Amino acid sequence: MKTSVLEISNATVPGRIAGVSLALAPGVMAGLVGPNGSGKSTLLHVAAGLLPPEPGGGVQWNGVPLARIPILERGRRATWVPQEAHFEFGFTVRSVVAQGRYAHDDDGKHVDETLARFDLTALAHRPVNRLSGGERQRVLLARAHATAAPLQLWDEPLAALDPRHALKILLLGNKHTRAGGTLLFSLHDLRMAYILDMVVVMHEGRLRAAGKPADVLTPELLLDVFGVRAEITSSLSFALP
Ligand SMILES: Nc1ncnc2c1ncn2[C@@H]1O[C@H](COP(=O)(O)OP(=O)(O)OP(=O)(O)O)[C@@H](O)[C@H]1O
Repeated sequence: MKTSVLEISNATVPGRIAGVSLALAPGVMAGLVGPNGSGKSTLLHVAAGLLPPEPGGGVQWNGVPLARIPILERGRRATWVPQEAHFEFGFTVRSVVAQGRYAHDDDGKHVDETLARFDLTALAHRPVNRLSGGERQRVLLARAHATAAPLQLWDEPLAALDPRHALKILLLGNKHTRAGGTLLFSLHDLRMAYILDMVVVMHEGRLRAAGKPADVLTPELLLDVFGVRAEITSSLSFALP
């Protein structure tokens, strides 16, 4: 059996999440869903090593406890994208994306290619605090992409994006995981969650279910967790031209 890229065991952060255990294998694109306040952001913080769980719980990356992984090595293995793309300072778009290479001796690799991939080349010299919300979100995702870290943890990456950019980000996530990387990202669009390899459902700070979307997102669970009645209908679908 393959070692989990990410293994969270019995993680508790008082008042936020309780006794959460989760394992993600290499090559998996997983969606983290749950109502507002159910603990998705908290779980992503814990997974990224930004918030320690209470004693008795732990996080491992590739079978190694986080406490034993030096900080720069952490930066090479995993990256986290915050929910809110807010910048205090007016660094240029290019310099923020280049920060993604910090744990690689600031080697500048992938930066121009990443700017192009995220449609940011024309904005490369613009201060990040003078961008639209969706543009700022793309800058943070581009910085995460530039790290080339195998474990990508994104908090609501699609929330501010237009349909074309949202689709591009999903396709990049798919490419990353097909190449053996792992992606865990939170989202509110349950229809989108159906196309992923795995879905993880949080409810009131606890992990309610994890597995294949069709097995997990049953009408009973959707009613119980989200308070919505689900119905399968035909709907609009998009593809890049
Ligand atoms: N910094 C904090 N300090 C204390 N409690 C917090 C903090 N941030 C969030 N919480 C609480 O922890 C719980 C989980 O919040 P979290 O942000 O993880 O939820 P979420 O599922 O990401 O929500 P949303 O969908 O609204 O982004 C909520 O009850 C929230 O009020």
